Parts: sequence; structure tokens; C-alpha cells
Amino acid sequence: EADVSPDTGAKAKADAPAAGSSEGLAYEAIEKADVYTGNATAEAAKGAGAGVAAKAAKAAKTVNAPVSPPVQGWWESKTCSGAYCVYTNLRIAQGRGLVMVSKFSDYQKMERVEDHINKGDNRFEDPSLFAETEVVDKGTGLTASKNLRRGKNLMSWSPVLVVHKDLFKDVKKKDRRKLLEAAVGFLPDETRAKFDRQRTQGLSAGEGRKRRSIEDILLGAPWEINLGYEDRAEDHAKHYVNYPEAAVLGHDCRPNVAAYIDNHLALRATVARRTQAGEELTISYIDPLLARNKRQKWVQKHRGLNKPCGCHACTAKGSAEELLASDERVKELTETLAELKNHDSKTVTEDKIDRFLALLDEERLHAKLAEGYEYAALNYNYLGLDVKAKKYADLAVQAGIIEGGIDSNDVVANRIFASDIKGHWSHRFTLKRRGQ
Ligand SMILES: C[S@@+](CC[C@H](N)C(=O)[O-])C[C@H]1O[C@@H](n2cnc3c(N)ncnc32)[C@H](O)[C@@H]1O
Repeated sequence: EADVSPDTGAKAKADAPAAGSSEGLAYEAIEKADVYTGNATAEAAKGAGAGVAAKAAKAAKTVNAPVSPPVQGWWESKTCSGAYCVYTNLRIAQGRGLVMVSKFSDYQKMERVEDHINKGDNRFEDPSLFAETEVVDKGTGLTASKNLRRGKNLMSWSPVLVVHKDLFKDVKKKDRRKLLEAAVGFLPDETRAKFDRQRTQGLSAGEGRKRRSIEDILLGAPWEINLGYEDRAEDHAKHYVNYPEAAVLGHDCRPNVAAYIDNHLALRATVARRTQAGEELTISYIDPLLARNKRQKWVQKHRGLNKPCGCHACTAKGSAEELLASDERVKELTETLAELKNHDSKTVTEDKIDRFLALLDEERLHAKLAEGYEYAALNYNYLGLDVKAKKYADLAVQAGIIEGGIDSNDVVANRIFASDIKGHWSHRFTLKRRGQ
């Protein structure tokens, strides 16, 4: 499949043409020592059988092929370990570039979404809205420079590194480190410098000597995409994604910023509640509706925090009473949400929905309201309470734009619902079933 470069209009082929070709493609020489070709690990060979070993052998043989990516177009490097290879596109997203460590079939899927990635914006909406600062016990973070209103867009950035999640189980640590370093080494200079900042950013002098590995950087942020088809269980195409500019956002279980990956694979971050100048801007690295002990362990185990989560919702400055109250709210919210999601539920009443909404607010889940509002609206409508249903369907649209983007499926569906509450299938659904 050929794609048109946004800058030159030239056809950029996925195949890397020979070095010095007359198609205007240039090669930057890199140290050959930086390019690594590994063998299939025992685990990968076991998982994928002879094909993987054959591919590894082929890779080993072709190590003398061009070892530098072309300036434009996709490039399949011969830097591989087992089924996983490094792929590059330096011109994508107006020259920001993207490197990938993945399987050939997933690389092909990525090639097909190039146009989408090219259409995304790459910018901080208004750099005067926040500044980088040191945050106590959290390293570098972003702090609001002005008062910010809910719904204010902060940033949109295309991915620069995409890594298959199975790499971490199929390839040995030493080999995957080489693959990841080779991939990042191929990024255009400016982008690589931004990536590299993440290795030392916010580490204290003592920690600084350690530098974060690329692996730690990937695992320390919550960004994942699935290049497969959601409805195919066998399709394991989950990938970690890195957005260097967003990596400075610290974690809070009750954050003031909502962030999501949009249809252009861009990371977007939007203010989720009114924020005062001087407040740290935070996102949640995990599902904020998990119970507190799970949240605390999860961020430590999976998000690189070197101690249990210390955010206000997890510590309440030591107030056992406040912590207990929050735990109870989270439990009730989770249980009620399950009831609201079940349209056969016999236990949902107007009071229960009212209470659910009050708890959402009290628990300060301002970056995760859309789902709750949507189910509240549906359940009000089941009971024929169309004024409340309309109010929360509208709020679900508003929250959905902040949490998932204006084009997201949920926003589109809720707009339709909000525009015709009484014509929606949910109207008086429970009442009709009760014969009322
Ligand atoms: C994506 S980075 C965020 C930027 C980071 N503060 C820095 O200085 O580069 C994730 C890392 O930041 C630190 N961090 C983020 N949120 C934190 C929190 N709530 N408590 C403690 N450390 C946190 C952890 O070291 C985590 O692995």
C-alpha cells in the first residue's frame, strides 16, 4: 500500500529502496553496532513454532541490508528478535516520526493508519496555561499557570513509539532492550531528544544515575492501543504507546485532567474540573473506580511508583474516617453502576440513581463521569423520568467529549439519545415491562 507524503506529495513506499536511490530518499548513516539482530528466544520459538525461528534465521542472514531508515516512507528494518522487528517512519506526522517494535502483521495495520496519524495535531494548545515544576515526592510535573475551566483542551500529540505488549513475554530482557534502544535510536533528532528526556526527567541526583530504561518508560505510563479487531478474541494486537510530551503528567486517583487516545492515535488531554493556578495537573494512570488498596498496589506494581500511591484519595492526610468513607463510596458506586448497566434490574429506583450521582460528585470523579451519567440518564428514562434523563444525557455528551473526544461512539450515541429522549428505546422501558 502506498501513501502520499503530506510534505512532498511523493509516493512513499513501505519497502525501503536501495540507498542512494534517485527517488529523493536519503539515508542517515548510523553506527552499525547500534543495530541488533537477535535470535528467537526459547519462549517465542515455543509460542510461534518454526516460523519464528525461520524468520529469526532470515533476519540474522540479512543483517547486511541497509541499516538506516529512509527519511520518508515506512521501513522494515532487519533489526529483529524472533517475530518482533523494528519498523520506522521518519516523515509521519509532519516529520515527528514514529518507530515501532512489533510483528509484521501489526506493522502492516499501522501502515494503513498513516493518514489518520498525519491528520492529528501535534501541539500544546496554549503553552502559557501550564509550566513544568518539581512536585514533592513525584518528580517533574505540570502545574497550571492560570485558572483553568472544565473542557479546556491542553494538548494533542501523535505517538512516537509503539511496542507490542507480547514482546515483554516472548523476548528476553536483554534482547528486547536492544530492540527498543535500536528503535528509539532511529527517531528524528528532535523527537529522540524529547523521548530521551523521559530517561532522567524528575529523578533525584541519586536516582539520576540509574536512568529509566525504555521499558520502564513504557510501563510507567498508561497508554495502550489495540491494533486488532475488538471482536476477535484471538487477535492479540495490544501495544504500548509513548507520547513524550504527555509523560510529564503525574498520577492522581482523582485527577483534574482527562486524557484519551483519539481516532488519529493522538493523545489528547483536557481539563476535567475547574483548576486553580498553582495546582498540579494530573491524570489517572489506572481505573479510578478500583478499591483503594488495589489502586495503591497497582500503581506501584505496574506504573513505576516506588511506593504505594500517595494521592489525596489514597491517603486523606491520614484521616482514617475519610478513607473509610471514600472506600464505602467507591464500593457503592461500583455496585450501583453494575445495577444500572443491567436493564433487567428490579432494584433501581429514582432515589438510587439520585444517590449514585451525588456519590460520583462527592468522590470527585470528574475525569470519569461520562459512563455514570449515561447509565443514570438511561435508568431515569426506563422509569419515565424524562426531564432528568434529558439533563444527564446532555451531561453524558459533555463529559464524553472531555473523556473520549467529540467523534467517539459514545458521544455520537448519547447525542442521538439526548435529542429525542421520548423516542429512545429506553423511554418507560421498565414501566412498560411492569405493565404500567
Ligand atoms: C509518566 S512519569 C510522570 C512524570 C514524572 N513525574 C517525571 O518526573 O518524569 C511516571 C512516573 O512519575 C512518578 N509519579 C507519577 N505520579 C506519581 C504519584 N502520584 N506519586 C509518586 N510518584 C509519581 C513515578 O515515578 C512514575 O513512574
